[in-house]
Amino acid sequence: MILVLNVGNSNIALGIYTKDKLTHHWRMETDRHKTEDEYAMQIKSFFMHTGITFEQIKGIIISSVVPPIMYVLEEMCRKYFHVRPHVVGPGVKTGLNIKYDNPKEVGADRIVNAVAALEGYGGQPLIVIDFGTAITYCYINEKGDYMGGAIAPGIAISTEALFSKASKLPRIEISRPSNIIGKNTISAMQSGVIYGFVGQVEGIVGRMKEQAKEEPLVIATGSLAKLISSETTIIDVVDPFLTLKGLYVIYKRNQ
Ligand SMILES: Nc1ncnc2c1ncn2[C@@H]1O[C@H](COP(=O)(O)OP(=O)(O)O)[C@@H](O)[C@H]1O
Ligand SMILES: CC(C)(COP(=O)(O)O)[C@@H](O)C(=O)NCCC(=O)O
Ligand SMILES: [K+]
Repeated sequence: MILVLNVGNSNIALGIYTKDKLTHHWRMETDRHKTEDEYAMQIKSFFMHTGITFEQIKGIIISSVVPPIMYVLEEMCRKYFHVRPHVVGPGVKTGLNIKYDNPKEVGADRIVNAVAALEGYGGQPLIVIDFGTAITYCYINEKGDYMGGAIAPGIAISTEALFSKASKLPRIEISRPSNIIGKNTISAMQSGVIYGFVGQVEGIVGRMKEQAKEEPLVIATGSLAKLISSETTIIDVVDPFLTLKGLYVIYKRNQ
């Protein structure tokens, strides 16, 4: 069994691959103050729930956009799994040709998503959208080059900013309102948030298509991908496990 972990700014997604199949997956909060022991016990409780033991894990791969917690996670791998993890970054083969001014600057999650998208949907231009703490858009051309993209504030942090900066606005559930023309504060905010981000996706993807003069396949991932894609036809595929899939592809390339 191979353990794959993607450390996002809000959550850590983890999964187990058994014989090339994602057999288990969980999410836990990214806590910059947790110790290696605390992370190990959290993972142990997920494992116990499904009857898996640490000894069954033969390899680990991690991608992270939160450098301060990497020491703790690597320490956890050594102490509890007796495994030296692969960490997506310099020295790890991804097979991706990155056309960024400084390739080292691209977030590891974006690289992993691009690898998974190429593996699953390659041979055509692709746009990958990840709805996480931030919303990332990545353009991959037909040859499989990573061309760059866009980074926007995420849905949850934007909504949180609205609530915290406007005295009369409440904290709301991020869900689709019954009407675009809201008749009360909550549905008006939901309308602004949901259709605002739907408009962003259509605007950014539309402009990328225009500039590239191509019709790429648009793949979305991240916790709020389904909600946004249900409101627009511009997203072709929702793949909730894109990042975990990409991690496993990279793990295999580094065997
Ligand atoms: N179903 C949901 N409804 C509302 N907010 C959500 C939902 N799922 C996740 N979030 C929030 O969306 C944000 C991004 O989460 P996540 O996709 O895990 O991002 P990251 O990969 O950056 O850690 C977080 O603030 C999280 O609390
Ligand atoms: C853009 C991000 C903050 C997204 O992170 P996430 O929403 O998954 O927590 C992350 O990919 C990152 O820190 N990237 C580095 C800058 C770049 O990709 O250009
Ligand atoms: K992410």
